[in-house]
Amino acid sequence: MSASWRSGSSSSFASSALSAPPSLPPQHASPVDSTFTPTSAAISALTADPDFAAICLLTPRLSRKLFDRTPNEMTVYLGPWEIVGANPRRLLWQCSYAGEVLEHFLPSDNPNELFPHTLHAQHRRFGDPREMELYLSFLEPHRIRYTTTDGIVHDEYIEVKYEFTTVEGSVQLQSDIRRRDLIDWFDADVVWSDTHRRTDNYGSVRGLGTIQRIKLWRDRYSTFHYLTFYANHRRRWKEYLLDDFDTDFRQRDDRHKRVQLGARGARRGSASESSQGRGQSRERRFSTSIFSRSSRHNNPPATNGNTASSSAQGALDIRYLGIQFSRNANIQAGSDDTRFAPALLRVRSPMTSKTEPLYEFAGIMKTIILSVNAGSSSVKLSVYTAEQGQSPTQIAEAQVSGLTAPPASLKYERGGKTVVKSRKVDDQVNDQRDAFSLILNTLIEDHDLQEVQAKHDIGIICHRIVHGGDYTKPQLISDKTYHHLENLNDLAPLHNANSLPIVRLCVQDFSSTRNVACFDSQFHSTIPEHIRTYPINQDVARRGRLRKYGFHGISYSFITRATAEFLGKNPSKVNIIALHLGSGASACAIKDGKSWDTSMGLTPLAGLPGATRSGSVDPSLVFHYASDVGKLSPASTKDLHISRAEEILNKEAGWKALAGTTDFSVIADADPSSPNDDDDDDDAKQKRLAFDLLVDRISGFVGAYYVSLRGRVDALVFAGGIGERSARLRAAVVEQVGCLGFVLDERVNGDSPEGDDVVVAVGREGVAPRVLVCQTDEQFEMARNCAEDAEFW
Ligand SMILES: Nc1ncnc2c1ncn2[C@@H]1O[C@H](COP(=O)(O)OP(=O)(O)O)[C@@H](O)[C@H]1O
Ligand SMILES: CC(=O)OP(=O)(O)O
Ligand SMILES: [Mg+2]
Repeated sequence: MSASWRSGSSSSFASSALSAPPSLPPQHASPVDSTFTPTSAAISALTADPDFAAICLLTPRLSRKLFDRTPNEMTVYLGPWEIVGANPRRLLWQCSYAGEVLEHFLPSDNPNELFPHTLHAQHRRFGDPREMELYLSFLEPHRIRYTTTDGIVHDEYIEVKYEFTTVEGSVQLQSDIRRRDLIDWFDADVVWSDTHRRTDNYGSVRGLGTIQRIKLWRDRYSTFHYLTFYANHRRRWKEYLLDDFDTDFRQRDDRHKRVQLGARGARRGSASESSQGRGQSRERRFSTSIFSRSSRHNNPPATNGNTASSSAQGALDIRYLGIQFSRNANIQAGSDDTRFAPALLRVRSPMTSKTEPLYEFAGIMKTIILSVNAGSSSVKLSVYTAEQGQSPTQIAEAQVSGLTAPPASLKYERGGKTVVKSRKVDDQVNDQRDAFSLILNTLIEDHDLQEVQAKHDIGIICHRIVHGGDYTKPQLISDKTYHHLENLNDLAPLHNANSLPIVRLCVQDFSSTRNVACFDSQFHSTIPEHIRTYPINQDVARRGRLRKYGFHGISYSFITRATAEFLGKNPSKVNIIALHLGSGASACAIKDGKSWDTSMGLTPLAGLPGATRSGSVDPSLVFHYASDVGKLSPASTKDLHISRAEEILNKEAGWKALAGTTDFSVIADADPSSPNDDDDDDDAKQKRLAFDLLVDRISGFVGAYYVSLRGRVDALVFAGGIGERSARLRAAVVEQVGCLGFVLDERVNGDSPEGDDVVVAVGREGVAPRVLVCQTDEQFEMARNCAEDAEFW
């Protein structure tokens, strides 16, 4: 049977498609695109045109499924449609010949339950994304009855796929069968929510829906707007009423290509939240918006809408919906053609091509970030509220310190106020992981910390990982990165082993949270080759990845920015000698804002001595120490594979070995000039020795780095627990390096900085180079890194 043209104007069908522009070039008599359905397409519809009745085309190849039990393959042209009846509702297509009718039985009488499906533009990379609407399908089988004057030729459930000649026709049909006008669409790579992670545990993209064409509808009888997409992992359609999302407007930055809708009603099944009224929605976590109607469409939604709101299935079963848009290779950077690039977020109507945006995406992605800093003697944890791309705001901080100098104690502050001053927690805490769990429970149990009432309130946890090997930027933790980090344990067994159990706990227990690893070593990836190379066999070095890595980099990164700001210089122009002096201590030469050299090396053992670390010693010292130091330590476990030598130099040395304490304030505050008896005298001498030794080693690095930076040094910066709090140590160091031009102001140096000033000058005014104290904040630096990187949202 061959196709023929037929005048639609004589049709008795009340086709709304007749309003489409009257042009149907002859080439449309052939299939629009025969590559559309590689498998089992049934119907290709070249839609209605007022002058020529639309044609329905069943090409031999495409029609096979429909007619595979008939001897005759045929081409059928579809004409205008009308929707008739109830129970069942039918889409009635007029065909080319008198008596020829195609009936598409709609599976539901409720128009809102019908979801016409269009593929994502990526499915046809080189086509026009708008033209994807020409190909329409339904994801479940529908009954199709095809009747000619010979009677019923076909009556079966099949996968229905239409092909249209015009996008307008397709849009019209979709709108008619849903009784909601399709007003726009957005190609998204991933749609996720607080209950559906964007990636699975293996780092594969998963989410609620992937590679989706999200459609935006306006109810015909109200001004309600809906968003639909197919949740492909659940095999269900989702429809959300836009008004269930907050409507704060904020112009998004186009670069981010992501939006997050914050649900403003209560999450279903959550008793504590369902008691909150809508009026309180502004205070809610994730109170974000995405859609805002532009000025042409800003009439408020009708409150007397009929079925609209009730039909928005599952609107409140989530707290937020995140949408990550596709990059569209067809759009040139700087182009203002936003029609087909939802990623660019100012979306003009693809149908009308109006110059004014029909809808604009807007929204602030807000979340809670937890920053975990597991150091050698403490676990510090800070809580932030964060907006994507903005500096985070701290709302609470807690720390368990004294892990190497019991009793361990807990300190907790919320909103700048002390909640727990110093509580002994020895009975609950043995290691960094216990300390983390204790802090987390403290946060969750604090009812006044409203932002963190449960684990799922936390969007991102960033973990300080001391050794990051060759990583030069923070990493989202997937199974793959986690195993990679485990392998790095060999390079820094004593450090990474403290953080990884916390990471593991978070990955297991926080199903809706993204875990990010921030590395102490990443800041030092800029150290030049001649400085980072060890003079050993280079094949062995390469194979074993044996080189200087450097640590405390998160702190140095913070110090660099804070110092540059204090000095009023561009961060990429500052030269600093920075000292991070805590339980682990290091020095860093920062040239043009980048790490040039640092005192720690392959592991954090090299360089300065620390609370329990020797710092650099003659490497052959270990062979003289004892005969069995090369063997595994009794403390060695499956996770912590350390030799006795490593254990001695890392855990039994430093000022603990010299002065019997890991608390440097005891050493710095000891006064050797007033001993009470001989024992005290000895003790004081040992403390003095520890103090002098540290001052000497620090001064050595300052001198070396001063030369390495060719004397172009803007400031000497003290940071870390000791650097920030021990005026005595600062005075002694600056005195020893005074020949380089550093001069202290004794009066200012006496008041260790506390409070809001991140950087304070303790050097004499007017003297260059400056001497500064920086209250470094590794947790903030990590949170900032995560907040700014769209990848982690
Ligand atoms: N007032 C003080 N004077 C000297 N040292 C101090 C003072 N207060 C704290 N410290 C020392 O700071 C060190 C902890 O520094 P910090 O950077 O917080 O540690 P961590 O290495 O665990 O991150 C401890 O050795 C502690 O004794
Ligand atoms: C790298 C290092 O020594 O870290 P910390 O000072 O936190 O122990
Ligand atoms: Mg530290």
